[in-house]
Amino acid sequence: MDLFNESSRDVNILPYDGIVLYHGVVLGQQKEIALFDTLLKTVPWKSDEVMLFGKRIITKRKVAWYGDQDYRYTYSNMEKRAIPWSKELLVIKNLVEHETKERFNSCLLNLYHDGGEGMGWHSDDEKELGEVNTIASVSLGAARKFSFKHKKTKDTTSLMLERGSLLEMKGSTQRHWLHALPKTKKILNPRINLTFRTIISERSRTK
Ligand SMILES: O=C(O)CCC(=O)C(=O)O
Ligand SMILES: [Fe+2]
Repeated sequence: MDLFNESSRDVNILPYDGIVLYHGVVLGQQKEIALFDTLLKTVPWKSDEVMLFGKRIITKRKVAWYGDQDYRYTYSNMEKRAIPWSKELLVIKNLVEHETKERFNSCLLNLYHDGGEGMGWHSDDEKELGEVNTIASVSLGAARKFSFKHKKTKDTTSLMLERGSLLEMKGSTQRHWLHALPKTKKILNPRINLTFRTIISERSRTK
């Protein structure tokens, strides 16, 4: 029995005020390569539109948003609509739900063409998600560094998101911590990230 691997698997990488579990690589190499190629070719990738200091910015990073229903979702002050799950996404969703023992009804996909594209500090605490939520993040393609920064203490912690890996952010993580995918000149290959989320329905929304 490999005690180190067993015990290091579900360790919370945040020191306080939230739970972030790195499940490591959950997709075999062949599967990961096949899924990356298929998603790159078949997802209707579109540039993201974000509001930054009151200005509308069109990103080089591409996005797509999938879900159970025709969900509307506000992200960075822009309304998005979900498209129905594809076969490949349902395969990944089932795996993620099995690993995390959670259920998800939507997924935001991000395509970073190289290390020159990233995502700035933010937390995923929009009212459609709730402040206390679980987000499961699957990484395909190039391995990239991922960082957390506490909103008050400014403590930071980082880890590498390997190809085929799964990261779970849960509890009060989004309330207390920001996260970011820093840009880097060292990475020349593309990466696809999938964040599985649970959108709270209009009726069960509390605020
Ligand atoms: O690309 C990543 O690893 C993270 C993406 C992210 O934080 C988001 O979509 O909210
Ligand atoms: Fe995020």
